[in-house]
Amino acid sequence: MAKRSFLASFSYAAEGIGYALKTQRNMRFHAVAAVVVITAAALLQLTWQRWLFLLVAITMVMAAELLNTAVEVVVDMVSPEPHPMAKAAKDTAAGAVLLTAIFAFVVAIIVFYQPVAAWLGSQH
Ligand SMILES: Nc1ncnc2c1ncn2[C@@H]1O[C@H](COP(=O)(O)OP(=O)(O)OP(=O)(O)O)[C@@H](O)[C@H]1O
Repeated sequence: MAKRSFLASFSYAAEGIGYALKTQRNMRFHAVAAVVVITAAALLQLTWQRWLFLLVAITMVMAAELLNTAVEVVVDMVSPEPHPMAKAAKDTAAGAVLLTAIFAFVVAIIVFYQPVAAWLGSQH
């Protein structure tokens, strides 16, 4: 019984991720960016410490994007008409995504700078 409910929760969570991917262009953009970054990290054979920073950054962006989607859905449900509080809720949630995206961008520069420079150096 407990096992089934755990599996049910897991499948609902997967449905939520699927919903965000289907309906949110930003979520799709971040997912594609994550695949590109992970592929580059694998090709450059990054150290586990660099992998760790990348995975933390990717997870933060995706989680923020999912929570932003949840806020948008709830706001649209309870306040389909324009309202200053609906605006504040959506803008704040979008701000969380923006912060994590900036963090991820900075992490990507720090993590990739030296390995990419070394790889470019080895090509000459
Ligand atoms: N009910 C509302 N009342 C007041 N302002 C709103 C309301 N709905 C949206 N807005 C404003 O419009 C902006 C864009 O809202 P929208 O729902 O289109 O979200 P979005 O960030 O464009 O997400 P997406 O296009 O991915 O669904 C919000 O950030 C907010 O400033």
